[in-house]
Amino acid sequence: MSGKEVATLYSYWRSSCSYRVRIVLNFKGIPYEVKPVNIWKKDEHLTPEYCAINPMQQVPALRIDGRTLIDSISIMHYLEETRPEQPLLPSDPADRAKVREIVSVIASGIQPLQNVGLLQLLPEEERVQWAQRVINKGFTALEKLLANSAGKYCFGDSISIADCCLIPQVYNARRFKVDVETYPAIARIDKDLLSHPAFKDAHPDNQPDAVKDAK
Ligand SMILES: N[C@@H](CCC(=O)N[C@@H](CS)C(=O)NCC(=O)O)C(=O)O
Repeated sequence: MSGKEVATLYSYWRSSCSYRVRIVLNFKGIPYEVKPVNIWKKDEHLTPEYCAINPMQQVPALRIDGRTLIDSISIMHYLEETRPEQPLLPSDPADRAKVREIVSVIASGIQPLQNVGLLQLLPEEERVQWAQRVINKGFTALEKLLANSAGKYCFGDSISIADCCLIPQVYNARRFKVDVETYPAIARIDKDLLSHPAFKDAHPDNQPDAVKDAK
């Protein structure tokens, strides 16, 4: 990115995938502006222009370094590879695999199954119950994975992309009234990281009103 160019994050303030990318941008100190895309108002927000940016018609998308990227995990890896100074992956391949395992449980095993696009297909009265089932199953698996990794965070004592995925997923879990406290490792990491500046500034509640209210 040239010194003058500021990245643009197309995102919805409550989207956990957008929240992941905000954390990484903050953690790595990358300046960005937000273009709100309200995924609940598809007719107004999923314009042909936006669908050309993200053909999956989802958030987030990131304009950076003269290119546009979609998919939060691909974006995280791009930022990690192009801005390695504040690392979010361990150097050992086996350790990286362990971090990616956790990322995968969240990004493939939980989030897509409780995504609004899917929930809207279910009768309203079944949505919360379905989301709770998916999250509880995933969190039970995560607790087992986290038990094998002694340390403050998802993998040891360094913050990794696994933490950048976990905290937004915990936010979602609470919105669906999952009792996060019954998952001690997850609850502990969440408590610790909610006060970390990069995570705190990325939290949906801390987004500017202009972004939250975007019609
Ligand atoms: N694999 C994509 C998933 C993106 C995704 O599911 N985004 C959600 C919000 S967190 C969305 O746009 N949902 C609206 C829809 O699918 O209609 C990523 O990680 O960026």
